[in-house]
Amino acid sequence: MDKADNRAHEQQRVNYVIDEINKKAENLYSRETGLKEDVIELRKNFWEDVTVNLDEPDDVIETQASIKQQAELLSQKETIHGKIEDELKTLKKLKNSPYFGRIDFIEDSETKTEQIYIGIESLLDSDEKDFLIYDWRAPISSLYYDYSPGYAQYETIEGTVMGEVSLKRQFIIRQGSIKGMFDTGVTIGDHLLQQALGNNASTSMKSIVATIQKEQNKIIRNKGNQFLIVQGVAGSGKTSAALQRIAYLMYQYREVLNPNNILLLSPNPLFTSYIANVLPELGETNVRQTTFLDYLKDKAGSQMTVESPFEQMEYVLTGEKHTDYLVRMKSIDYKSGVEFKYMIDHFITGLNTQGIQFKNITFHGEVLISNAQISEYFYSLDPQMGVPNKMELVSKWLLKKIRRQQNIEKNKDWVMEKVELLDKEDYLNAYYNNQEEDEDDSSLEEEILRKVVVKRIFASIKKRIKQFDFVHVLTTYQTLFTKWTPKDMPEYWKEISEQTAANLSQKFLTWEDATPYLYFQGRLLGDHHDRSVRHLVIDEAQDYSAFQFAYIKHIFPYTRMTLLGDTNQAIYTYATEENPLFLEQQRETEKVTLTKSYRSTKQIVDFTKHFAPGDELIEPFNREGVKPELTLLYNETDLAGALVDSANDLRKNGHETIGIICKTSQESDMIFNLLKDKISVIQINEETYSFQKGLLILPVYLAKGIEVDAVIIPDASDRQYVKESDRTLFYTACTRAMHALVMIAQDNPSPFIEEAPGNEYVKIQ
Ligand SMILES: Nc1ncnc2c1ncn2[C@@H]1O[C@H](COP(=O)(O)OP(=O)(O)OP(=O)(O)O)[C@@H](O)[C@H]1O
Repeated sequence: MDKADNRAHEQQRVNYVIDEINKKAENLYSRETGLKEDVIELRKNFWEDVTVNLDEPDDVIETQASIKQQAELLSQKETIHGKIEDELKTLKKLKNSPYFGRIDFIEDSETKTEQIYIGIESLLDSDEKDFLIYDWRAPISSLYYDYSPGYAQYETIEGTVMGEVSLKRQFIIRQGSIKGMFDTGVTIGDHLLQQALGNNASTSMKSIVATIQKEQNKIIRNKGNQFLIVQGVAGSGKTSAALQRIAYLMYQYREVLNPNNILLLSPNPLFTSYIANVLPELGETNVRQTTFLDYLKDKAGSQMTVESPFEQMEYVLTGEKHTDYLVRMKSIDYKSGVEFKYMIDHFITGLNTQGIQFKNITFHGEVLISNAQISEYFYSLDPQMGVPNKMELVSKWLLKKIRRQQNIEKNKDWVMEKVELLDKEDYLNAYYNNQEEDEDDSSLEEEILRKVVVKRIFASIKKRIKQFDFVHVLTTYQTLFTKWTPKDMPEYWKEISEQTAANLSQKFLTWEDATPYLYFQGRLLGDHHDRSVRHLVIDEAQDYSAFQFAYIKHIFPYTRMTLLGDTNQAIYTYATEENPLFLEQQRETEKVTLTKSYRSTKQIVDFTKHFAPGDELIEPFNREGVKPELTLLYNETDLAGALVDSANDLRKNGHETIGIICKTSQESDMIFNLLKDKISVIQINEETYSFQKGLLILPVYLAKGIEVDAVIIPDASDRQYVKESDRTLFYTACTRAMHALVMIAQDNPSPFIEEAPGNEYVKIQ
């Protein structure tokens, strides 16, 4: 068959598959219409089909059962309806582009070559026998990502299947028609990749399913170890691979995993919205997603203020003039390491014999149980038992006392006053509950209602006791810094202690204190391990301190984890050798390295790799562009003009999303004020929840993980990026660019730029 025949033949198959999709969709539509009518009917007649009778307690029970039955029927129909809707959505996607790949494979033990067409979802023919499309996550589909024509094998639950791939073909199908078709050799679609990467930056990340590379596939399909650590250079597809991996896990373990069992920790809210479309694009529901900050805030409770990592960063970069700067830096350094965790452990051991601060339990303004009583009871318990176990016993002891008090209060006058305020429903419920519990048939109604009142009033006290709210966690933690003397005192401990105690008395947790405090709280009151999280995916893992990572391991002891990051982009000062990504291969840990950078043009990668902080290999994907540009200014007043000119030039060259990436938010404010009356700009801050096209101004720590068509560095001088600790910031900022990088510097450029040979960039004076 020649090329044209081949294409016509493939188009015929596409048409046939689309016919089948249409038939399936029609079938589903008619089922959906029937169901919709049923649901409307059920909702309309809900109350008619329910027997409502509230005269006697028995009738109440019957009425409730009848409502429950009717509601269950409705919910069943609604669930089926929802599933059909999802299937229809998928069929709509398949109709537009049924598949993107084909491989011809002949198994060693077979004589017939199978044609495997690969798309975002499986599709069976109308007899439900043969696969017209294989899901990209099916075991056989891995052949497509892992092999070029020739010998190949793939794993199934039954074992390894070996054979030969005789053809590997890629398609671009849009609106049901083949727009491109390539037979490929070693790597998947340089063609397709070139096309995908050459486009403008998008406001939301795209799925890379059609062009997953072999080494990325290794991450996506990884099984076996508890920890998968991915070190990948900037733009190597870590985030993309992480999302594809989530989709893969959801498919592979669909019987046992639901979207709530996977938690994705991302660097900031902007990033969360940036990646929000990928899973739905693949026909999957989004999984649980949060930032580590929000996770900690949630645990710390609303009475505490938690500093964000960005605020900490801003302080580190701009706070040098503060008198407490040095102490704070020492504090950040110490509290980020696991040594501090050992110190807390040691402190807690001491608390087993003395020192825990308790609260009084009060009722109507009077102390019911004093803190001294609680303390006495706590310390009378066996010290061998461990603090959280003893807290459990204290809680039980307190609840018993409260129940006793409840009985005493029940007969007091104030209760009767409240009884009179109860409404009709309470009366009915009181009676009904009493019947159900079969507690005291002969009780007088007043007795029952009194019980209701005291039970309700004491409910909040009991709830607080169950949550161990009788312990002064914060005050106890504070004594670590005010009354306790550690065995191994770190440098500046006295000053660190004073600074910490002052913050804690304001109920303020600095970023470096937030995790240690919550670790302490968990060790004191017991950690509620979140067993519902079966897989945890951490993006930008290089930005977690050793303490934070140890804490994550502590609260998710049984969870499998995928950690992705780039040591070159470790922008926080505490990212030391103890960072999880620096860990040497350990038991239960597999490390995968990605060295190829897909985001930026060859020119940008070749330039930036000269000042990359680490010595990892960085290979550019072969996509041509223009050389980075360095504009030198000799007059400060020219900056606004230079920025406007650069932005306009970049726009003229077709770039839609241009990021003016600053070192700090202070610089970002300054540039925004400089430009806001001259050109239309969007300033992005910590509270920005969605990404949009245009001319954006943002600090580098908010640009983490995202990409733009062109980057402008407004101050690439040796005043702004000079210290070794600035290197990761500068590298991260430059590597956000897909197609163009423009640096502007007053007087002298940053020494990092000068590490690149002069022929790698264009200097404009
Ligand atoms: N296999 C692929 N096919 C198509 N595009 C890809 C592939 N791998 C990566 N890309 C593209 O490269 C760009 C960078 O990918 P991604 O953001 O996942 O990288 P990253 O390693 O997380 O980057 P960084 O650490 O710099 O934030 C994205 O535009 C992504 O779509």
